[in-house]
Amino acid sequence: MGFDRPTAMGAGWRPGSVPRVDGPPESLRPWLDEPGSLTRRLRALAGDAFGVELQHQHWQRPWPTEAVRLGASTRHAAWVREVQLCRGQTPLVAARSVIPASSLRGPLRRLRRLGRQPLGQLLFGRYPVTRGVIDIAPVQPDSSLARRLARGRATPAWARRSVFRVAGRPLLVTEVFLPALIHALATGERP
Ligand SMILES: C=C(O[C@@H]1C=C(C(=O)O)C=C[C@H]1O)C(=O)O
Repeated sequence: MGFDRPTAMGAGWRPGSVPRVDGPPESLRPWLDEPGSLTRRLRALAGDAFGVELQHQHWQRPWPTEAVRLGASTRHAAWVREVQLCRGQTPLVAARSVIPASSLRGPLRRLRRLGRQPLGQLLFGRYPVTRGVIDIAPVQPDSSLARRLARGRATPAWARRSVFRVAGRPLLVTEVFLPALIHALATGERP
């Protein structure tokens, strides 16, 4: 089963506190559980080689599980931003952020023009932001997430997602931790 089955939590999503029998690598766990900025962790690991590659940003209807998680409708398009967070030419994390049209106001009004600036700079900047439960799941090779973000690099990869609220306005951020990062951490690299 993939991420985008129309069920409340999707086949594989579980709150991060719920242990899985076939859980993620221990070295990845602190990254999956990171309550703060992932950009900051990646910058610490990659140094000056860190960069954001914008893959897509467009109006798109949310996937069913995204709409459920956001409390939004699949009938209304949301602003979708897909990026790769890289060390040099190597993608370490792929991210998909789904922002309902009604959230693109106030502090998030600049989000459509973010370009290669990391979203985290906006979310963990000067505005009050809250973050909901962080769901964690393995990336199923046949899922929309694997097709959109992991581009065949889905195995092995793990993902997390959570809803941020900036000035009360929600956006859903899903991050796929790609094999290059999993390998770097498994071989002892630390930020
Ligand atoms: C939410 C954050 O922003 C990161 C950067 C993103 C972007 O630039 O689109 C998306 C998800 C995150 O990996 C973060 O730094 O924690």
